[in-house]
Amino acid sequence: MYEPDPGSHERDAVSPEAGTEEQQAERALRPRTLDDFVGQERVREQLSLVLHSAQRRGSAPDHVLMSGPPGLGKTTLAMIIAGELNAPLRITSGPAIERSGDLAAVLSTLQEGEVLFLDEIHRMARPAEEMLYVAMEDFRVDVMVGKGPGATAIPLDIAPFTLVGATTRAGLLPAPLRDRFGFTAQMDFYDPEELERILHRSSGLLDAPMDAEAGAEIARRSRGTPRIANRLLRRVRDYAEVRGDGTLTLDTARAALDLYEVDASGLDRLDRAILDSLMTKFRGGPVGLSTLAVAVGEESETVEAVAEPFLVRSGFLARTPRGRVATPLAWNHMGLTPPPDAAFGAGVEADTGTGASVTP
Ligand SMILES: Nc1ncnc2c1ncn2[C@@H]1O[C@H](COP(=O)(O)OP(=O)(O)OP(=O)(O)O)[C@@H](O)[C@H]1O
Ligand SMILES: [Mg+2]
Repeated sequence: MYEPDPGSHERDAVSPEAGTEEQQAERALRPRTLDDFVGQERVREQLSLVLHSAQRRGSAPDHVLMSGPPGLGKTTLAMIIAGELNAPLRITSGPAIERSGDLAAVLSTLQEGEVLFLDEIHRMARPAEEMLYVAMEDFRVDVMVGKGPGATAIPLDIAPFTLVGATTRAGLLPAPLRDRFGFTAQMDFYDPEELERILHRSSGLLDAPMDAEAGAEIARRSRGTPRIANRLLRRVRDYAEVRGDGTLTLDTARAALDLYEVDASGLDRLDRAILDSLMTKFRGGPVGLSTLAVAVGEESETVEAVAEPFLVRSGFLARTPRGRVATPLAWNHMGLTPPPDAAFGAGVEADTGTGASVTP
């Protein structure tokens, strides 16, 4: 039986975000070169061209924007870019830039050719955004001196640099900012075979021998996300060390992941509770979001923002104008038989991934 944990929507095992401790663990597993970076073939090839042609010309490459969901390798790629260029890397983030002065301080101290990584770029303060446009285009910042009507802008040249921006919400970037990036890398979820390769690489680095079946099993449960794959790998490794001989086998992988309630398709307790309610209490839907949320004892926002994106993306849940509907795949996955008149999401609206559309 699903019991919500009041006050905490932590979903340790399958959350795409990294906790503070996890960031430490991740550092050790980060690939350092483009060759070590698994998957995202198109992005890798395009990026490699951008970087190496700039190197040939002896100039700083175009600014690069990386967009995509959490845990897919944006920070990793930013570091690889600096590494491939053999350039120093400066790291800051949108929330750290509250005033344009914060940005001016960073920009005016960049060295020639330096890579500036601006994480969560969509969260930067508006006035700083405008300063950034000019810096990106003309390698110049206008420093404001004085206040009010007497204020003057003093132009200051800065060293040519390469901006690498990362965002999980490209849609929130103002068009003039987006347009100033010469190259946008759109990161996609990984397929299980790519995740397996990542897992084998990580198991080597962690000195935790893993057989092929275990790798495939962990990959299947990782929701297309390298961060989740590496996290599940560490959980299975812990299990294998304490309950086994340290080798990661299919059995240890299954036992460990069952213990952490990550099922064969990567669904966790909340995901399963939602599907279960939808099927057993509402005949598979359609049912409104808020009704469904009450049925599982969670806030609507949690259901919508935390659980639904993956359920929809993997085809377990459909969002229709009349409410949420369990798909045949979901009935099958939960081992339940749909009633003969089940709706099955007829007239399903295509999910645009914006999460903004239907919330009856
Ligand atoms: N293509 C890849 N090959 C190997 N490992 C990867 C790859 N992509 C990501 N990883 C691993 O996944 C973890 C998370 O990646 P990263 O921190 O780069 O994600 P992110 O996109 O920046 O996430 P966020 O949006 O939360 O900042 C890292 O530890 C990294 O080692
Ligand atoms: Mg990151």
